[in-house]
Amino acid sequence: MIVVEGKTKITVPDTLTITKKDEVFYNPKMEANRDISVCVIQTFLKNYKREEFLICDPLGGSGARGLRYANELEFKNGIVKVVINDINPKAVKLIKENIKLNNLDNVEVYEGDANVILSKNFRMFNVVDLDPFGSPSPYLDSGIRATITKNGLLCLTATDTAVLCGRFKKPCVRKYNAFPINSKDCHEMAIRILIGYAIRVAAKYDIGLKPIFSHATDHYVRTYLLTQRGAKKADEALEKLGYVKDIGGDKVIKSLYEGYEKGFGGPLYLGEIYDKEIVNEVYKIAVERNYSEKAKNILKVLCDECDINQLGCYDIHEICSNIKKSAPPMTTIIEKLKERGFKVSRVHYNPKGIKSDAKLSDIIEVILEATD
Ligand SMILES: C[S@@+](CC[C@H](N)C(=O)[O-])C[C@H]1O[C@@H](n2cnc3c(N)ncnc32)[C@H](O)[C@@H]1O
Repeated sequence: MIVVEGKTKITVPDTLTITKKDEVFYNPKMEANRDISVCVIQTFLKNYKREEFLICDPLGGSGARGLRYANELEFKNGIVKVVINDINPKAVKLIKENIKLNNLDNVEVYEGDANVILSKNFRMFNVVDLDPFGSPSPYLDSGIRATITKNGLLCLTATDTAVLCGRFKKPCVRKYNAFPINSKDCHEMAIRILIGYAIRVAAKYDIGLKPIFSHATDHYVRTYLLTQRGAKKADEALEKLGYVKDIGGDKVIKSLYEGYEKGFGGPLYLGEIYDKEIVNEVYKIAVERNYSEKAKNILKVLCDECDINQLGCYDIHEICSNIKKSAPPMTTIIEKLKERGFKVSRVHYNPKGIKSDAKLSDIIEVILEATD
């Protein structure tokens, strides 16, 4: 069967279970993820001066992601070239068919292990996009080595959110060398654990990583990390790591260099996980291209959310349950906080969550007033 995403046609297997058992993997629910990916990478091409912009999609599946990059990225001053790879021969066959279906001449296809193709291409790609089953950790070292060291982009998807969100502790230590946090905003903490781990892996190569865009949607988290060359940049990135303890929605923070203390989660990234300008531009591109409603909805909330630099969010239902009050409408809480001069936004990953520069005590005051 043929599906259409953005401007790209993709032949996918007629029957899909969305598990590893499928002949070739394609998940229609990830369309919004791919829409956003095209828009984030598009922001890089506006001021890019060289003639060739190289992208590697080493875990390609049906090729949906890489093909969309090859077909939909607009680059007036040069060409975008995409390398797509998969270990599954049936996937490689389908990717080749999909290249023909879209009349593309800017895609190369390979069959083999992702780590092999990445390792063979040292500092080659402007963008490396790791979109595996589960955790990207097994491909991180080679992914970082295959990315250019200055203003390269490492895109990471992790679908092992149960691990990152604290349902299972041991695999989180194994895959990310970090303790998870099982809080109401664990999806943001999951993004931060993933970024924190990537920063530690990159640091040994004297590369700093700076998050420019992140989101947690459905069963996955996704982040985009800019490469910055040099030991100083790597040190600066490490300085933004630390440990966090959640106490009923409030956060206690310790720096990486203070060391671990029992009951804390981490190491994880404590800095901003978005670049505001890029988030706004990504939204603009998604609207211009009329990409999926789901992508536009995520991006719309993110535009507000990234204006507030709060670690995690306040879960209004959790706070109400702690103070034994029934939860007032979210709109009432938001209005009342704004009336008091606080910044406030909904969060894209939790319908009961808000981000604000208000303290927990201010939020409680507003809830009490609204429930009087
Ligand atoms: C989640 S799917 C990729 C989905 C795809 N990026 C998309 O957006 O539709 C993961 C893919 O990785 C492939 N894969 C698994 N292990 C691999 C390895 N070691 N090297 C290369 N490909 C691998 C699988 O065959 C599968 O097609």
